[in-house]
Amino acid sequence: MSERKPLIAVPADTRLLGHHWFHAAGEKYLRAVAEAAGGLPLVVPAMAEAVEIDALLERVDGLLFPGSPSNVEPALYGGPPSVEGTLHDPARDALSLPLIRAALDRGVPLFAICRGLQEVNVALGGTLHQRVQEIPGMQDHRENPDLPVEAQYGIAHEVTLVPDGLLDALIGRPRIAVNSLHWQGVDRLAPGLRAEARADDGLVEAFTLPDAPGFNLAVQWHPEWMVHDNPDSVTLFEAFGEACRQRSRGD
Ligand SMILES: N[C@@H](CCC(=O)NCCCC(=O)O)C(=O)O
Repeated sequence: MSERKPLIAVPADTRLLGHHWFHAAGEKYLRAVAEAAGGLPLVVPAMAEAVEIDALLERVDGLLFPGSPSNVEPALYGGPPSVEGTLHDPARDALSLPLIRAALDRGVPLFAICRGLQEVNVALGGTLHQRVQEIPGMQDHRENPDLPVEAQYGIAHEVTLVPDGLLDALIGRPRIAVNSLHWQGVDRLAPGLRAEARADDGLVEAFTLPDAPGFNLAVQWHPEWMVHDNPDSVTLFEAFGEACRQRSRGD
């Protein structure tokens, strides 16, 4: 009998379409979960009042926190209010932050990407820069919205992996090239998190919570984009998928 695919939850963004709210997750994340991690993706609505976290974590084998154009609400990390016009998603914040804390506590495998990384840092007590590109000495980590989408998600800069960390063990090279599509970034890293990669301007580009009982990794770049074309991205999704399979088997 073939092995059951691990069930991997992907928390949704909320979007107002016409008069109604929709709960949606980007297809590139769901495809990477299905095709590179080997999981069965399950989009979870951003309805904190309806999603019972304990019941969800009993049923799923892993969680992928995806990127999003929206920003984490700064009040959640004691930051100044966002500039007018900033896109927020309070419903996603309300589900994701407690879900991240519970998943890490229980050892449910977790992979977080871009906004997902920012959520993990905030969920554990860290803070964010709201506009990295305006900080003297920092690079511009944003995409150019005037370029075709393939160029926006193309390689933008390199990051240096922290020796002897999880990423270093998975990738086995000191530097890798990544894409970059974000305004925000880690300011103060939350207690317990260990930086796993940094950009040349010092920005934390990946981290893990080493004392958590299960696989967990957060990256600021987008390994889900054309995942099969980048061996490093495949490596990350396969490692996450294997951790989810082990949980599904009860190893
Ligand atoms: N809004 C935050 C997070 C950036 C992010 O997650 N971008 C993803 C864009 C859409 C996608 O590819 O899913 C920031 O600007 O830092």
